[in-house]
Amino acid sequence: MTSPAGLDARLVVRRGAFDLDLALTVAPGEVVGLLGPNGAGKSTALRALAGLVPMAGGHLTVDGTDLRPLPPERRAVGMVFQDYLLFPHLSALENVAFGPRSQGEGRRAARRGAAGWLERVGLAAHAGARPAQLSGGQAQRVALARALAVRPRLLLLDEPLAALDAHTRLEIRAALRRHLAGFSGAAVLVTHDPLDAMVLADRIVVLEGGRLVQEGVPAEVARRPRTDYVARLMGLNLYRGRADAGTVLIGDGTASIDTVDSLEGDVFLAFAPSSVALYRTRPDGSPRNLWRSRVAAVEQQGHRVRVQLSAPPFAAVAEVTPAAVAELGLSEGSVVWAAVKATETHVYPA
Ligand SMILES: Nc1ncnc2c1ncn2[C@@H]1O[C@H](COP(=O)(O)OP(=O)(O)OP(=O)(O)O)[C@@H](O)[C@H]1O
Repeated sequence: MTSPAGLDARLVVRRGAFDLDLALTVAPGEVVGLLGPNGAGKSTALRALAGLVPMAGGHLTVDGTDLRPLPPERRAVGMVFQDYLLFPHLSALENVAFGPRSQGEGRRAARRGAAGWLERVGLAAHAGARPAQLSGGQAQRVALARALAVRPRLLLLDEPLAALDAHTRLEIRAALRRHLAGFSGAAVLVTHDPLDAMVLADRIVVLEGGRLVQEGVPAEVARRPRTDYVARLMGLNLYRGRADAGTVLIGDGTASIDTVDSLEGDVFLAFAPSSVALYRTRPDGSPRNLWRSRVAAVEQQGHRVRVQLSAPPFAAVAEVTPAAVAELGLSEGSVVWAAVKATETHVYPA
């Protein structure tokens, strides 16, 4: 059987008590965003692809070449890793020329190529600078140029934007998007940030406890999360239940939520925190989904406030304005009425 173009892997890795078993294929030109909570095994997966941790089993080919027998430096893999950034004693140009040089390219050709890459990432003027003389965003762009300079068939990015401040992050995210669009190999991007994944990835793979729990195009994963982690990440309330004639029974079946959907059987039901309305007293002309709950926590997030509502009947998160929090006098322990319109719920098969 011939291996497909791009990355074709099943990564089986043991690290102490942790075990990773992840089947991962990435087509040429495709960017896969690898998401997951802390300790899910994202870095372990990237390190196995790079040859930095040994595989206990599985397979790993890129464009049909088996990478497993090759040491890291002989793999056609470009890496942008947080703990594997730039050589501090080399200039930006020398950093970028390093990979091609170690692949056997002549000194002059490697430097010429490196200058071209620095130009492409907008840093031609900083070719002679040492990493310590560069800003975080500039260093990140040099790291990207260095990774691309080896003309990799597989590009690995581990939280490439995490260390940057909000403004630089925006700028580098846009630059990274352009470079990824022009990259013809397979790319795997590890991130904690759903926005990075939405903007940069063609497909999202969610890892939890060393196993794939969900994959799909970003919009689909965001709209139809299948685990609590994904739902929280995407900022949605998520329940599993049984649908029957437009009503979904959730939890042990004592609570129910009305929907406008006609699915029957086991389903997921999701709604956005911003679609939960809160009232101090029972509202008149009540919408169909109305329940009495207690505030478990109130947390400010930017210009919005997330209000955690405790079970029973079910836990939920509402997102309201600071003005609404003041007006309703919300604090931990407050009793509130919460409402969600049936039309604001999304139901999909479990
Ligand atoms: N060198 C190591 N030796 C033994 N176990 C390790 C080692 N490095 C990581 N682990 C374990 O492997 C598991 C996965 O860690 P990994 O760093 O791959 O997760 P992650 O998804 O990248 O997490 P984070 O988002 O926190 O970086 C964790 O349980 C961790 O404790």
